[in-house]
Amino acid sequence: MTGIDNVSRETLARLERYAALLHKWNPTINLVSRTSLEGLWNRHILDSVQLFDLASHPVGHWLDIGSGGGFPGLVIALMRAERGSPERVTMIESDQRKATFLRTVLRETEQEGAVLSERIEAASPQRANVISARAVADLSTLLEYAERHLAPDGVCLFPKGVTWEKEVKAARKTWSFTLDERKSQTEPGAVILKIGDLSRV
Ligand SMILES: C[S@@+](CC[C@H](N)C(=O)[O-])C[C@H]1O[C@@H](n2cnc3c(N)ncnc32)[C@H](O)[C@@H]1O
Repeated sequence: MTGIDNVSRETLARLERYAALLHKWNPTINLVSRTSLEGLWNRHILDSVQLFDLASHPVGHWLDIGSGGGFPGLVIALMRAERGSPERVTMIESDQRKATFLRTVLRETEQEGAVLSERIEAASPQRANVISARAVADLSTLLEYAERHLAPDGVCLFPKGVTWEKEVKAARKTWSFTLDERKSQTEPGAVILKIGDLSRV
């Protein structure tokens, strides 16, 4: 049982292919921790699907920073064909081996997406309508990253754990933004921060 009931059979088949490749590659490049691999569908895949559902579709360009083994960027790219949105997905992942894994899954599932294997600080401006980043950095750092890559009306979707209020308070010292926090469906106490109208204080 995957616990995911709001996607088509085709999307589910792609996600299952992705899960199989993750199991195959994980012992070599450690894409996710061995313990969390046991809860792959709920802990990682469903967690990424809920981000997809929180965006206001149709989305033009979706940028995922620090995609690692593909959460949430690759899940977004695999859901794209079914929903017709986002128009395009870019994943930025500085680890070359992980970037190769992301490209391999896109190829094997015959899906489109760009994978940039460089640091976000070095990437050319992406003009993204949605920026996501999961388990990459604290909120203030993520906003620094986002500033250069967000389209004027763009929003950020950042999953955060129980310390999210502290991170928001710290970020408000430098940044002005609108905030809509949604309870995570997969982790008690965790939230997804939807951030818009980003500017410096
Ligand atoms: C803890 S992992 C999380 C991966 C994935 N987002 C997830 O939730 O499973 C953080 C990933 O971000 C990448 N990363 C960290 N800082 C980065 C940066 N400045 N630019 C690009 N990638 C970065 C790391 O290589 C690593 O794969």
